[in-house]
Amino acid sequence: MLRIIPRSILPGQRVARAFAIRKYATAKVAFDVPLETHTDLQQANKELADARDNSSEVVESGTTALKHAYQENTGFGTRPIYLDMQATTPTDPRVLDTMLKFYTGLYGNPHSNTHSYGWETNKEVETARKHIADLVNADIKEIIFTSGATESNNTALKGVPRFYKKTKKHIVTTRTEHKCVLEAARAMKNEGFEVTFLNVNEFGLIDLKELEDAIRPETCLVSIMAVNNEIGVVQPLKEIGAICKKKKVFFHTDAAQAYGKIPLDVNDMNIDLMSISSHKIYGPKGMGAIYVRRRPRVRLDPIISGGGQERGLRSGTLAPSLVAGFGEAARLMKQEYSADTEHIKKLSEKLTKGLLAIEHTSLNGSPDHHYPGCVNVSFAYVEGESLLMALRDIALSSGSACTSASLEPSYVLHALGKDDALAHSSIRFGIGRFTTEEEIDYVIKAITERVEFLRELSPLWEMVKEGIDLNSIEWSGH
Ligand SMILES: Cc1ncc(COP(=O)(O)O)c(C=O)c1O
Ligand code: FES
Repeated sequence: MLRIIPRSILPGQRVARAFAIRKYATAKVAFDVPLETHTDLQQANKELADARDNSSEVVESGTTALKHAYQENTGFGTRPIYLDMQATTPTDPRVLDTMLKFYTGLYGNPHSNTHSYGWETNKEVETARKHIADLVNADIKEIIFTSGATESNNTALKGVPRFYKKTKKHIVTTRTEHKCVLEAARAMKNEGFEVTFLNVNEFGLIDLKELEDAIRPETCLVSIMAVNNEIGVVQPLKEIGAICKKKKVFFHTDAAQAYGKIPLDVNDMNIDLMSISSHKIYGPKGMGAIYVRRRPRVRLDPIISGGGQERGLRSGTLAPSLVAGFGEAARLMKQEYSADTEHIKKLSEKLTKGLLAIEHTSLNGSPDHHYPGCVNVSFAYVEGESLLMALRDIALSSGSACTSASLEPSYVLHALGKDDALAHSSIRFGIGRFTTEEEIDYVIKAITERVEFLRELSPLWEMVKEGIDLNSIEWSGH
């Protein structure tokens, strides 16, 4: 029966048509008979899924969700071990489970308040909001959904200063923020605001005294990230919050890499705004939130104008499947917190110990203020890019921005005072809920062997082994 469905129609239509065809085939009114209720659609979907699994034609086209979920080969060879958790995390299957019903029966617009389609979706949206708020001790009314931490950071960095611009035209942030904060701050500079970029010490930590001195009567916002995405350093949020409270300025933190992974309490830490991303906590991509304090109220100019959804702070119809997936991901972060933390810490310690056992390696960031799921190591006398090439069986990212077109080494490592060579030879390892001990064992062994191999090819390494101090050499040219 499936074979008579044209391939060009969309999956949703396919479901509807398959159902209609089956139900009304004898009456020969196949395509124009509407479905009665969404329960019918769900039933039809189930039947179609069952049929699909038995149909070689559809399996070949590779459209089933499960086929993608367990796909081993996406056309780029055998997939490597995934250790790039700061870039994104795999979707937890329980999250996907929560999301699926929004692509079938629960299709109502959550903002429709005149019928049950709207109410039933809205109920799910509010449940998700509660899970997200709970994790940081916020009120549900303080969570505004966005498309991700980039949008949340833009909302904070642009929205707050624009609202208070008549009297307050100064922003404080740091040099090691994510690009979206740095770029948003730069955009505000172009709008006539002043921005102070705080330095960090060799461990990546800000100096609290320097922060206090940087705040002026016309400062409206301090934006300091919670966990750094390159080196995993955790800033002293509670102390920063106390300073901001004392100085009466709003405190925004980019918690994309921290939310659900370290203890965060917006009240205890006096955080006024917080950016959160769903895809860093095993939720769907393209989804996030911004926490905006209500008491005392933080005012901001929305960066998106429209129908006034999300308390007028972020217009546009929500994507309920993404919202619900995000909510479930947050609920799971709370439920699994102890298990995740213990697991990640154990693997992180093993990996760090294994990598630092290689000579001339060093850990970047602060050993004492550190999220263990992000391990950044410099391998002296090895070019980072060559190492990444030699490690194609492991999905990693060099700490440097060299993956971008700029070919510049990491600005974060530079801010820590690392020289270009060391910044270029750094690699970030991201460990998460689904990383296994076997994977870590493999990675330690592979890196040890390949660093040794690459160093054997390096003339610098030869000189180091001969005891020549490389700093004493005057290089010509370059
Ligand atoms: C610290 C930090 N901020 C912001 C972002 C951007 O998040 P999103 O991908 O949700 O826009 C990321 C993700 O790379 C991040 O690591
Ligand atoms: S690590 Fe890529 S250019 Fe140095």
